[in-house]
Amino acid sequence: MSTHDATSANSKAQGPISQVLTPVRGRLITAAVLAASGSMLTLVPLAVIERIARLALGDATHVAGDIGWLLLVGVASLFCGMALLCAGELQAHLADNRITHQLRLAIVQRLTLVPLGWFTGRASGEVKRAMQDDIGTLHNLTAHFFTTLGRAGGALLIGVIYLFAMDWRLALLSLLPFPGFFLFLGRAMKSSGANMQEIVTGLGRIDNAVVEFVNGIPVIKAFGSSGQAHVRYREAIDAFAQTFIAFTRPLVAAMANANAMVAPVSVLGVVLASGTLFVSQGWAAPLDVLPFALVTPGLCAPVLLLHYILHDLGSATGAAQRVQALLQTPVLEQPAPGAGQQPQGNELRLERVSYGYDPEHPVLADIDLVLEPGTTTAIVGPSGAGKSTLARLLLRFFDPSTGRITLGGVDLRQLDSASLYRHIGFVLQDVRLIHASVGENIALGKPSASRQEIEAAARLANIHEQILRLPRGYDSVVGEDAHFSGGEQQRLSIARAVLLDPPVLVLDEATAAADAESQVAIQEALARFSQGRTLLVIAHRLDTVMHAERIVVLDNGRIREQGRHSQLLEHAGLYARLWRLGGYGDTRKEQVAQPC
Ligand SMILES: Nc1ncnc2c1ncn2[C@@H]1O[C@H](COP(=O)(O)OP(=O)(O)OP(=O)(O)O)[C@@H](O)[C@H]1O
Repeated sequence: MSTHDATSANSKAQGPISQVLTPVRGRLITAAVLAASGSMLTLVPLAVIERIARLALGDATHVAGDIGWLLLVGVASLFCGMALLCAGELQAHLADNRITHQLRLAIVQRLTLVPLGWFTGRASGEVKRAMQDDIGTLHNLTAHFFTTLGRAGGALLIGVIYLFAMDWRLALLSLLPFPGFFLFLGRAMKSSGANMQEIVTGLGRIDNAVVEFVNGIPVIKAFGSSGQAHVRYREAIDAFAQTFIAFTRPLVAAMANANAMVAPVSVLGVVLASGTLFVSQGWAAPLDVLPFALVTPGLCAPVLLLHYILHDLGSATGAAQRVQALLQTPVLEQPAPGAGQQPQGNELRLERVSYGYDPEHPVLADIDLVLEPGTTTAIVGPSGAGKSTLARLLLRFFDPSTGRITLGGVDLRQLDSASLYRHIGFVLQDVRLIHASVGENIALGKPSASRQEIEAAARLANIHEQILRLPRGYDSVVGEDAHFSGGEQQRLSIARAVLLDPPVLVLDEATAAADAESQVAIQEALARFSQGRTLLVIAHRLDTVMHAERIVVLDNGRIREQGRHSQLLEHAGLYARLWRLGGYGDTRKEQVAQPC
C-alpha cells in the first residue's frame, strides 16, 4: 500500500472535506479564531455607544473624561478587530493557496501512476471537473468559509453573552425570532430535501441530452434527425421545469417566513415590544432597552450568513468527494523507488496472459507468445479479436488479470514506467498532440533532445519537410499555426518513437489514419526505423504484414494459428480465409518487407 493509500485508510472515518483539508487544518482553525476575535472586537463600539448614552443621559456631571476614554476604547477595539479580521483572511487565503497547489499536484502525480487504459474509459471532462470546477469550489471553502464562520459565530456569541449580561429576561424575549427562523428553515429544508434527488436527476438528464446533442450534431444533421434530438432536449428541460416548480413551491413559502423572522425590522419590533412591556411593568428602565435595540438587529446578518455558508457546504462536500475519489484512483503496481529491476535483453514474453475490461468477460485468454529480439511479429484477426488490447497490455495501459508479461526476464510490474517506455516505443492509431510547439511534441519523451536530434528524428519519420513549411517551422504551435492531417500526426508519433530509440516497437494500425500517399511515407519511415528492432505490428491489411517472421492469428481472444504467411495459407485456416476475403490474390510469395 502506498503512503497515500495508508493515509486515506486511516482517515476513512473523517468526512471528505476534513480529509481534503487535513494539511491546512491548523491554519484554517487559526484563521477562524482570528476572524471570530476580530468580529467580537468590532462589536465593542456598540457597547461603548450604550455606555456613552447612559453617561450622557444620566445625572453625573463630570462625564467628558469618561466619554473620551470610552471613545478611545471603542476606536481601538474597532481597529484591532479589523486588523484581526485581515489577519484571519490572510491566513485563510494562504491556506487556500497551499491546498489548491497541493491538490493539483497530487492529482497530477496520481494520474501519472494510473493505468493509461483508465483514460480511454473516461471522458477528460471528469478530470477537468475535478481540477478546475471542484478545486474552485474548494477554494471558496478554504478561503472564505472558515473566516465567515468565525466572523458570524464570534458576532453571535459576543452579542448573546452581552445581552444576557444586560438582562437575561429581556434577552430571552428579544432573541425569540431566531429560534423561529431555524424552525421555518428546518421546514424548508425538509420539503426541499424530498425533491432534491429529482432535481439532481433532472439536471443529469439535461446534461446527457446536451452532450448527446452536441456530440452527435454531425451524425444527427447528416441523417436529418435534428428535430428528434431537439425533442429529447426539450423534454428534459420541460420535465426539469415541472420538477423545479414542485421543488420551489413549498420552499419559497417556508423561506419567506424564515427570512421575515430575522429581518432587522421584525427583530427590532420584538425588542421594542418586549422593552415597552418591561418598562411599563417597572422591570427595567428605558435606558436598559437601548443595548437590545442596538445589538439584537445586528445579529440578523450573522445568522443569515451562517445559513448561506452552511448551504454552500453541501456543494463543497460533493467537490471534496470527487477530488478524493480522483486521488484514490487505483494506480499501476510500481516497484518501490530505486527497486526497479533492469531487463536483461529485449525479449518480450507473454505467459498465459488473460485480460478482460470486465472481469466476467475475458477479451484475451491464455496467450503465450515470445517476441524474439530483432524479429517482426504481426498480430492479425477479425475485428474485436483483442489485437489492440494485446498491444495495450504490452504498454501497461493495464495489467493482465492473470499471467504475466516479461521484458528481458523482468515482469513489467517490476519495471519503473520510465524504464518500460525507454525499452518499448509505440505508434498507436490514436495520436495525441499536445498544445505546444512541434519540436516539443516530438521531444515529449526526451525533453533534453537537441534541435539536431529532433530534426533527425523528423527526417527519418518523413515529416521534416512538412514541418519546415509551417509558419514558424519547429516552433509552430500545434492547434495554432500548426495543423496536421491524420497521416502527418502518425509520422510525428513515429518521430517521437525514433527520438527515444527503443529496442522494441509496438505499432497498432500505424497507417490507419493515413491516405495512400501518407501510407507510403509512413511505411518507408517505419521500414528504416524498424531495422534491428523487435517489432509487434497490428494490422488490418494482411498484405502489409505478410513479410513478418511470424504472423499470429487472434480470434475471440485466443491464438488460433501462427506461422509465416506461406505456411498459414497452406494451413487453409482462418488466416487463409481472411486473406481470401481481403481480395489480395492467391500469392504464396512474401512481398517486400514492410513493417505495417
Ligand atoms: N476500453 C474498453 N472497454 C471495454 N471494452 C473494450 C474496450 N476496448 C475494447 N473493448 C472490447 O474488447 C474487445 C477487443 O477489442 P480490441 O480493440 O482489442 O479488438 P481488435 O481486435 O483490436 O479490434 P479492431 O480490429 O476492430 O480494432 C472488443 O469486444 C471490444 O468491444
